[in-house]
Amino acid sequence: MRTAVVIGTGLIGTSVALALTDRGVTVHLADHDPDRARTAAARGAGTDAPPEGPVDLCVVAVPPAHVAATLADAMRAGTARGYLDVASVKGGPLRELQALGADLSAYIGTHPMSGKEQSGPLAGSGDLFEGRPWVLTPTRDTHTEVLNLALELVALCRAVPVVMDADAHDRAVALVSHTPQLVSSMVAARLEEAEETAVRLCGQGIRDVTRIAASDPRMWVDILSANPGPVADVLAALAADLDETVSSLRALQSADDGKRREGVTGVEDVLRRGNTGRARVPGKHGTAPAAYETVAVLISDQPGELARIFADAGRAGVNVEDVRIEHATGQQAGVVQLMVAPSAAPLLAASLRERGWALRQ
Ligand SMILES: NC(=O)C1=CN([C@@H]2O[C@H](COP(=O)(O)OP(=O)(O)OC[C@H]3O[C@@H](n4cnc5c(N)ncnc54)[C@H](O)[C@@H]3O)[C@@H](O)[C@H]2O)C=CC1
Ligand SMILES: O=C(O)C(=O)Cc1ccc(O)cc1
Repeated sequence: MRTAVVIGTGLIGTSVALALTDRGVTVHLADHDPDRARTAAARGAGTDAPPEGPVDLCVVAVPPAHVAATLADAMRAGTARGYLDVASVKGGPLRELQALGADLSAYIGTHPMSGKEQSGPLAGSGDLFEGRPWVLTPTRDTHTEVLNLALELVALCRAVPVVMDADAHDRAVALVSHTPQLVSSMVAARLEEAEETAVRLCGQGIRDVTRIAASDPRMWVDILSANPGPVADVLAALAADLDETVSSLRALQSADDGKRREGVTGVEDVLRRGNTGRARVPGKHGTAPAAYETVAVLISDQPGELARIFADAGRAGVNVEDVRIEHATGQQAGVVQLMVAPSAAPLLAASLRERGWALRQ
């Protein structure tokens, strides 16, 4: 692929354009808000001048409700050899495109399973998709050349291609992305009117659970409006678990021993099922869940501390597989959790201690 057009230069469009430009593809940027295309161009994502002739690939990265019309317009203008979108839902845009009478052989629906709670061109980054799944939903009509262009795009973004049927994709993302967004928002909404004294106690658990509650509501209304049935199905199952857990907790308040035992069993059941589900969440790069060991190091909130700790881990010859940072409320300090292969943990701990770091058990 030598040339591409990216329509919609927000978080995802700009990230795709940055990755492609970085790998030598000439990228033309377009957005219905020209300021956004200009901002993406200023970040080195390509040029906001239109191409002189048809390009190899047209990437549509606009909100789901506008995907089909934007694709149909681009196809009518003869923009490219192949067309794809990156919307978070796949069944709706495909059916709308069909209804618009578009040539489906030149199109493939795709969805990078990677994002952020921020939107807009300033939030984009060329490494956003590295090691993450990128779903491709070819239909029987999709031309092989177009599938190959999409596979090339995924490879250039260093993502991992996953081929799925559009409706199966929508059911899957209802479970792993759309329902978690709503649940995160609902937990965070409990804080809206909470006492300041309670909010000050927020620790890492609630930070993890509410991270995506900071997402753009307009974008999510668009996504949920395009996938309401599958999301409602998952939420209904969750509501049944909620009802049962409420009953178990009420039973725990009872004076009756038998009822309290039932309550314990109910609460334990949901927590254990949670352990089982969590153990199925894939590790980095979509591999089997990794059993890393954590080395927790105390750091002070000073410039260069993180760089120093990574450099010291490197000197010990240990590969840091993942990292988490816990900030201590109201203190200029925190804990860095370095996740490493179990065989490397004792070496890393000893080496960091030797270099003066304080480790937390
Ligand atoms: N935000 C996320 O984490 C992820 C989003 N997606 C999908 O990527 C697509 C883009 O999302 P973001 O980049 O997050 O949104 P964004 O809000 O950062 O960017 C969307 C851009 O599209 C432009 N736009 C809107 N309507 C347009 C139209 N008719 N013609 C041209 N430009 C138009 C907007 O001006 C904006 O710059 C959506 O379909 C979304 O479902 C996919 C994976 C992750
Ligand atoms: O950051 C996360 O945890 C996400 O799950 C982000 C995300 C949001 C929307 C998508 O369509 C895909 C991924």
